[in-house]
Amino acid sequence: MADDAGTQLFHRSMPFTERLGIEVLEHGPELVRSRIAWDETLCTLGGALHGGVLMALADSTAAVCAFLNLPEGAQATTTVESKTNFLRAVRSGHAEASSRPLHAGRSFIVVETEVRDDAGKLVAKVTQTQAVR
Ligand SMILES: CC(C)(COP(=O)(O)OP(=O)(O)OC[C@H]1O[C@@H](n2cnc3c(N)ncnc32)[C@H](O)[C@@H]1OP(=O)(O)O)[C@@H](O)C(=O)NCCC(=O)NCCSC(=O)Cc1ccccc1
Repeated sequence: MADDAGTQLFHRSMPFTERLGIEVLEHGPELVRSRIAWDETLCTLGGALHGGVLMALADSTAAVCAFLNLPEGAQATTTVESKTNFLRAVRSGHAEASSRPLHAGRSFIVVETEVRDDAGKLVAKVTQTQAVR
């Protein structure tokens, strides 16, 4: 089910996500879920969703997760490190990202994101570090 408030939050704070057609399914400090529909204009040669699209999906979802875990007095985060394993190609349907906080500190927030296909198979695993600002 769509989370309209979450989708508006994504599109307002990260206009790139509206351009890509990212839709939010759920947002809260413990879990943020979003997805993107496969589209041939988002693919690399051979019809697989481009790795950069999967990274953008994961980064945006993790950014909101980090934002919802900001310590008192902080206003924003910015990604300073991101590691991705691409484990399976997405050639139809959707890619769905689930972001969870691994560590929420005063200086850094680390978020882990799993990207899965419509069959629930793991497509990518992303771990990123966000600096608290
Ligand atoms: C194929 C492989 C690389 C290796 O597979 P393994 O690790 O050895 O795992 P496993 O053997 O378990 O097979 C798993 C599934 O894969 C399938 N399969 C296996 N071998 C082949 C084969 N030779 N040919 C075809 N398919 C093959 C196999 O049928 C199986 O599916 P099934 O269970 O039968 O339904 C896999 O990890 C993969 O597709 N990763 C995603 C890559 C991707 O989409 N990257 C993004 C786009 S690139 C980009 O945009 C650049 C960029 C990046 C970043 C930023 C900017 C630009």
